[in-house]
Amino acid sequence: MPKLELLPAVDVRDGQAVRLVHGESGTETSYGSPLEAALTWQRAGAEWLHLVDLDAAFGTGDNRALIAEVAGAMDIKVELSGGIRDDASLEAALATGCRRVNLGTAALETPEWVAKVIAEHGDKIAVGLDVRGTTLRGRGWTRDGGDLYETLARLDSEGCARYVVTDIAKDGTLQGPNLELLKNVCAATDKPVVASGGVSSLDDLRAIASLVPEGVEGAIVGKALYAKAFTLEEALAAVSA
Ligand SMILES: O=C(O)c1ccccc1N[C@@H]1O[C@H](COP(=O)(O)O)[C@@H](O)[C@H]1O
Repeated sequence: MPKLELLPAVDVRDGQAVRLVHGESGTETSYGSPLEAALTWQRAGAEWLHLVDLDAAFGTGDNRALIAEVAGAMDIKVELSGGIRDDASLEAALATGCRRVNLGTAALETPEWVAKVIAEHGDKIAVGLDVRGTTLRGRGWTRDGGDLYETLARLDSEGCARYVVTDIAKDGTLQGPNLELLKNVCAATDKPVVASGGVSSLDDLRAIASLVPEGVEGAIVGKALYAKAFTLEEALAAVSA
């Protein structure tokens, strides 16, 4: 059975690595240099980095130069998110050398453009399905953007390669992942799913890993690593056992 991929997260706000609670602006805890954080995860054995420009996602500016510096310094694969909503931002994101990008708001607000870039870039494009209940949220998770399963069916029909599923109610809370949501999304699509939100323990990671046969490919880990609930080395060992 393939092992669960782990994607340690570096979310950047105002030049700092931060974690938010429920993705709400103003709840930031700062963890210093994004480059140092990313290098720490790389040294610990990560194969992927989940790198987010939160200012671009919230519409409060961007950290584009810093994000490019961090992505360029990585020897590992980078998944880049936040504010990728048009040709210029997509071009800038892909120019960092990242392995793939996540589109959030664009998938809700400019579906024709997203269908076009899926057709052009294939599995370099993933869609972030950020949900409260089964309602998608965009623009820094501040606006409703339609029904999860209707959007998923549309994106599947357009050939979207992969989904990053975040339960906003869990994100940054250390309350455990929403396994029901992950199972339901896996049942609704044949495409791989990356789980995001709520991981608090090695047991949570093992529970997500038990869903690999159903279609879960990876898990994003943020707060638990920064809060030192476990080390990345322990996490990688837990999901490869
Ligand atoms: O990761 C977060 O904590 C987060 C919080 C609030 C908004 C977005 C967040 N992250 C990721 O950003 C992209 C969405 O950006 P956009 O809508 O395409 O500009 C998505 O991957 C979110 O998971």
